[in-house]
Amino acid sequence: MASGFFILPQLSFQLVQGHTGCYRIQENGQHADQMTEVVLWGGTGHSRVLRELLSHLGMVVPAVIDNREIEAPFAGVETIRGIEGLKAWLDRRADGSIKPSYALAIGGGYGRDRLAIANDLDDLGLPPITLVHPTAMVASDAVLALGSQVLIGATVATCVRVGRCSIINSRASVDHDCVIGDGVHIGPGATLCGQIEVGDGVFVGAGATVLPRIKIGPDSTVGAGAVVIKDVPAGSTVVGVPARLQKAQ
Ligand SMILES: CC(=O)SCCNC(=O)CCNC(=O)[C@H](O)C(C)(C)COP(=O)(O)OP(=O)(O)OC[C@H]1O[C@@H](n2cnc3c(N)ncnc32)[C@H](O)[C@@H]1OP(=O)(O)O
Repeated sequence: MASGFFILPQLSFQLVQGHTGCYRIQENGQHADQMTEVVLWGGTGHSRVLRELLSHLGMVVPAVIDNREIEAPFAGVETIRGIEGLKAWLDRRADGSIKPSYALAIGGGYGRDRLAIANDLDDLGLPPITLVHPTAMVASDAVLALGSQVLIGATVATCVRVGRCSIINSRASVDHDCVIGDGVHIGPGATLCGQIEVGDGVFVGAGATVLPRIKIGPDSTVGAGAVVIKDVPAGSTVVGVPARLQKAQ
């Protein structure tokens, strides 16, 4: 293992800014015992990933919320329709003073949706949870903003900043000094070399590689398997090796 990295023990993601030897979570981290219940927004594939992670961390999912009519994803877990359904469910809870935390189970290129829903849930007073899988490696000086997720086997290197509600998916690697915006999704197995800037709402597809110092403009998409060798304009889609514009803004 490279020096300066460590495998995170369970629950270490709760450690707050400035704690020696631990990566930092922006703003105020919540303490584990305040966060044993986590509602999931989104009831498809990503919710199964997060529920497995949360159960691994000793946390329970009392409810799954989705804007669409969906089949209940988990036996014994309440399925709720939309923000109004969530408000009614919160009102019905026996102890309304204790709010569950939330995690956003929305993957793909829907980063702007994640941010909009996060704003709604923040307004309801639900705290976002920042999740790091115990097998992920996060440098001691990396900063993870609230509601971000670093999933199984992913690496976040020194001096990286990961924005709010961004996902570093399974086995993705984000190398030194990268700045990842809000509502970003770095797909499974993608490799970001050093000093890359990724704008808000970007989706980097599975297995893509981005060369050092590239800037990826906001709301753009990098196709699965692409090798990005020059800057990507905002709102565009690039695919292939080397990556070329598939869709301009
Ligand atoms: C755990 C998880 O699953 S997380 C989710 C991970 N998901 C991903 O990584 C998916 C990433 N998405 C992609 O790569 C998509 O193909 C996109 C976003 C780049 C393009 O999607 P769409 O706009 O729907 O493109 P569409 O499928 O219509 O293809 C349009 C053209 O681009 C080509 N194309 C699409 N994707 C790629 C790609 N990744 N690399 C090279 N060419 C591609 C198609 O072959 C097609 O070419 P043609 O016009 O010559 O036939």
